Amino acid sequence: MLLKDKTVIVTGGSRGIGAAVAIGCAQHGANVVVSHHSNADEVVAAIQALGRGVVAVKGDVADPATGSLLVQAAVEHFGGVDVLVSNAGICPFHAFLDMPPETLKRTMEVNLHGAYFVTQAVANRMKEQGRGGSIIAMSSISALVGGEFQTHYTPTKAGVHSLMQSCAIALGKYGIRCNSLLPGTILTDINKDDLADLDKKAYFEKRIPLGRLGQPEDLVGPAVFLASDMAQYVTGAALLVDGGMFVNLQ
Ligand SMILES: NC(=O)C1=CN([C@@H]2O[C@H](COP(=O)(O)OP(=O)(O)OC[C@H]3O[C@@H](n4cnc5c(N)ncnc54)[C@H](OP(=O)(O)O)[C@@H]3O)[C@@H](O)[C@H]2O)C=CC1
Ligand SMILES: C[C@H](O)[C@@H]1OC(=O)[C@H](O)[C@@H]1O
Repeated sequence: MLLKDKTVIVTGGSRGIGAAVAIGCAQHGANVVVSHHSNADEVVAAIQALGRGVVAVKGDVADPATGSLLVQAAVEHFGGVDVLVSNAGICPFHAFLDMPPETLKRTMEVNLHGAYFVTQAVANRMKEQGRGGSIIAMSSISALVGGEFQTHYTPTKAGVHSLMQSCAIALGKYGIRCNSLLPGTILTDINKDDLADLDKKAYFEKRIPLGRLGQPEDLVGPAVFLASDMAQYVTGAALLVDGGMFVNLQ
């Protein structure tokens, strides 16, 4: 029980990686605030079945007010917040030369500005509580490498990684640790259409030394570790969780 009685906020906790991390944190003893944009009933039921506290909060992370609402829910239901997993994100694949300005703007606003606003709201509460905390941003292997149809997306993932580095400095004096996770290719709704291209899927599988694409559950151990006191001296770090894809040049 690495997170016994801690309160964890997970943005984008209704599906994919965020849902797995929310349930994984509950399995390790945490109460969870599940932030979502449409429906989180399944995750809420899974966490209730584990006997842990859970509350779902609907809202767009791109709205600066959402961070405060998440903190408010954590305080009202569980008395405070110990961990933030800033995970909500979108990746509407599109070519560079005719990228619609609205697609660029929305991707930046959800992935980068959203992470900024929620991190800021949570960090202010953690400072007030005076007992430190752990903030984890879901960056990506895409913070380090490019993607032909991700020119609007990869800068947001480099951005949240950089945000955690700067926040590690800004918040270290309050005992608040800030780190990022860099998943490789994980099978979720975000890339369902992209990986329907079987040649592309086979290319990824061949490139991954561990021999398979990732599952959302592959992020649970790394997230729980960074959230827990086991990582008490880890801040400003970035952990690749990609089955070895990044280092496999030839
Ligand atoms: N899958 C992958 O290969 C990789 C993913 N990542 C990152 O991991 C994170 C999670 O991705 P993944 O699980 O794959 O994606 P999914 O599409 O499966 O889930 C996305 C989650 O984000 C939520 N969300 C989307 N937009 C908003 C918004 N405006 N406000 C609040 N919540 C929102 C969704 O909520 P709702 O269900 O309510 O719509 C959903 O819970 C993203 O940041 C992504 O960039 C990083 C590297 C690889
Ligand atoms: C959505 C993509 O499949 C996924 O997103 C990332 O951040 C990874 O790099 C993959 O490209």
